[in-house]
Amino acid sequence: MVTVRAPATSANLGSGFDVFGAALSRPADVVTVERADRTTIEVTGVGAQYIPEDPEGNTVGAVVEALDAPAHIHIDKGVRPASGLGSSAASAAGAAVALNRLYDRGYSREELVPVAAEGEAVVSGVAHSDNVAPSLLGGFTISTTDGTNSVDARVPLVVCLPDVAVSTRDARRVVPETASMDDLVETVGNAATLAVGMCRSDPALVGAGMSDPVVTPERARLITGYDAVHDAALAAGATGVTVSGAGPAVVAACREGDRQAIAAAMLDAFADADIDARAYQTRIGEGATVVEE
Ligand SMILES: Nc1ncnc2c1ncn2[C@@H]1O[C@H](COP(=O)(O)OP(=O)(O)OP(=O)(O)O)[C@@H](O)[C@H]1O
Ligand SMILES: N[C@@H](CCO)C(=O)O
Repeated sequence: MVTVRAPATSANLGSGFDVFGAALSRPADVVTVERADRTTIEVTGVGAQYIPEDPEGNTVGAVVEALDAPAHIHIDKGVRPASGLGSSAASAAGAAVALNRLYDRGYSREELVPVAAEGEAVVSGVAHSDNVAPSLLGGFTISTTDGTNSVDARVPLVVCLPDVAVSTRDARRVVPETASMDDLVETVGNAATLAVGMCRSDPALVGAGMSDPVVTPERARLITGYDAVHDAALAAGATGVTVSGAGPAVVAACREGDRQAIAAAMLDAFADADIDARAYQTRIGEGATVVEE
């Protein structure tokens, strides 16, 4: 038996659509695997009732296939599905690490990125790696078709999750198919600023680089109260605010001592829009860890 804790993640970070990702120190899924002749999946925890236990519909089923590693799999969800916090990816990353260990397959964490990404194709139609990469490797990650680079960044974050669901599949439908040259130049500048900020663990640069004129404005429309939450977080000291992944979670970069005030301000702004929400005072953290074997 192997048990792995796999962290939630925040993809895109505004300017890095389908490329940037960050592992969050909390929340996390816990995945336990035991050898079996036939794969069975049991899901408990946050939002378990919305997650298929049929291997064909669960992200971990694709990982089992890719590693040829049948198992009894128990997923204890700490990351709510359809949250924008890489819920589907956390399970896939946890299963990839656990099954790789259980069957002694010998893959490196980098080699497990495309394996776990197969799970993302099951739920969103695209095998994007920007959630599975940070959940596997930890830190800040830059994923392209050539592979993933990671930086062990230390940046405090607040993530505010409203009590509504947005599926990645639906949120991908509103992504514009084209962008102007002005928007491209602005996005490249912001993405470069953010990447430098991560290398220096500098919350001011990370926040400044989160702005994105192309995808985020369209995604923000799907989140009731987004503009007020964004402005409230900045007023409370956030250095930058954007949609986390495909939403509806909203992520703010900040300095260590400002997290509590920012979390309270974001919750108040959602409450003013009649939306219940919960806030995580978190930080960029480590990747999936084996907790028992
Ligand atoms: N192990 C799993 N954990 C969570 N969701 C799963 C899992 N397997 C399948 N799903 C399905 O995936 C969908 C949630 O994934 P989706 O990509 O929409 O949200 P997310 O992972 O929270 O968001 P994001 O990728 O934007 O961070 C739900 O329909 C859920 O039923
Ligand atoms: N890059 C993906 C991440 C989904 O979490 C998207 O924004 O659609």
